[in-house]
Amino acid sequence: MPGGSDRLHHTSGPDLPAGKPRGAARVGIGGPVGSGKTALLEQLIPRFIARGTEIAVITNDLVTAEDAERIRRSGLIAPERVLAVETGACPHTAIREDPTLNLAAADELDRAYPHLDLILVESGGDNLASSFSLDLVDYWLFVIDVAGGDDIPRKRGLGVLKCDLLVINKTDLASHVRVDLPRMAREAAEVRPGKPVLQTNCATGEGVDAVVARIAREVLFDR
Ligand SMILES: Nc1nc2c(ncn2[C@@H]2O[C@H](COP(=O)(O)OP(=O)(O)OP(=O)(O)O)[C@@H](O)[C@H]2O)c(=O)[nH]1
Repeated sequence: MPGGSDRLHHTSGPDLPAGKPRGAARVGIGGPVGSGKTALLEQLIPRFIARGTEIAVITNDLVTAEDAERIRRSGLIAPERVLAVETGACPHTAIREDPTLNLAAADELDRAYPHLDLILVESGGDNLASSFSLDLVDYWLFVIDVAGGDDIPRKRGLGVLKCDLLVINKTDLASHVRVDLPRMAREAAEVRPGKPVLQTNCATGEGVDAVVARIAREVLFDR
């Protein structure tokens, strides 16, 4: 699988149930500022809960817990299942070079919820070169949006090239910002041969079921 089942590692705390020694799968959601990472989370959470997936969330913000507070207030998930990591000036450091704080938060969730299936880790908004450490996540999504311009795939940022699943969000805005969406999707597929590209409108939830299906198949093995 693209994310690599060999990446499913994690803690083996004494309180984790038998048959599930390695804790929840960890999935990263990264992407540029404002591309819709939190909006995607808000669409993913109820879908995973509806399919019986035990989930928790970690958000990364610069100096506040704004995204965590937004998710907690949303009523979509029990607030205590949402942990915030404050990353300071460098959002990518906390998900790539030194993911210590995120690893500690994920381990804390694994210990608090021994039956957890999935931890979604939202990165702080960053640039096109941001990526996740595979010490932190098993699989990661990179969210770009049409309002950022249809040349984004052609810029070949590391996030676009290397992520397990590329999501092109805000498809509803394509005509408003004069973006040729089919061409953008085609160019995205060309720069990441063999790896998936999905389109979403996180304002309405259109396309999000396919993201859930992909994560369920590649990461949860449909559990
Ligand atoms: N029209 C439209 N608006 C969207 C869509 N997805 C998100 N938005 C809006 O885009 C803005 C940014 O969305 P967020 O979910 O906060 O983006 P983010 O990537 O989490 O932002 P940062 O955490 O600041 O990097 C918000 O005003 C959302 O309502 C979409 O698919 N269509």
